[in-house]
Amino acid sequence: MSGAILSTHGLIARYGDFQALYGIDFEIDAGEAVALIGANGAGKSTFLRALMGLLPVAAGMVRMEGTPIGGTATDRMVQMGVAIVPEGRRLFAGMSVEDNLRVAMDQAERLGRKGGWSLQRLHDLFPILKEKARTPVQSLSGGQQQMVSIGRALLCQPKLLLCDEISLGLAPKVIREIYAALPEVRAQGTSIILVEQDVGLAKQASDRLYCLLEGRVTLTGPSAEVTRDAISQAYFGGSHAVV
Ligand SMILES: Nc1ncnc2c1ncn2[C@@H]1O[C@H](COP(=O)(O)OP(=O)(O)OP(=O)(O)O)[C@@H](O)[C@H]1O
Repeated sequence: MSGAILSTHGLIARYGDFQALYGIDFEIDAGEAVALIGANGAGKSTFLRALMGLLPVAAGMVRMEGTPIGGTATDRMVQMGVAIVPEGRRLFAGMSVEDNLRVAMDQAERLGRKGGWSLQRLHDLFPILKEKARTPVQSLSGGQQQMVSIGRALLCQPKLLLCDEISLGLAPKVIREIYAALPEVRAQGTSIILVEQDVGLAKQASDRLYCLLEGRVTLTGPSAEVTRDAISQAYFGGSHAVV
């Protein structure tokens, strides 16, 4: 019996006739950070969408603490403790930072989710969110918007946080600031699945990684142990270098 907080078993996902995932076996334990790497179009976002109930998936293909939950509606996934920081952030434009965060707090309350994250706690993690509390989110920098997006997910009090390319398009200094917050999230006992294009960052921030290529897992192992060569092979299915 696996002690995984979440696992997938031969997970298949399709967009109409197009098959994007071909039987993904995956697991993540409580408090673990697992990175998902792979080239554009490998299926990383699709994998997160399938977990989040945004694509039709057979129940037994996804298990949460052993219970089949594949295809469960997104709201119910949030209720069970899974939250996503989506690619492109998808904040509520026209609303302030604090109002964006309050939407998540209201959602958590409505769904009966309790946990250690509060506005105060979030302000300790990302002080700029306090300074900019009244600012409309569209006036923030990309990095600040990403902090709001992460904050919104954390205020859903997740046991498992799904992060879809949270470094995309951000300056190195801002990326460091955002990634520096992840150990604090894990210290709460929250597991993290990290979809990340930057292989170095993915390795640093995770305990284990999976590499996807054209909808299949081509490599998995402890992040500190997988070599650049192995990643290169898995990433491209050939002998390209990863820089
Ligand atoms: N809504 C959609 N309809 C049809 N095909 C899609 C859709 N979204 C993604 N795909 C296809 O599914 C495959 C996997 O895409 P996905 O977005 O999961 O890849 P990814 O690894 O997250 O890459 P990226 O870094 O570009 O987001 C690709 O071939 C993509 O073209």
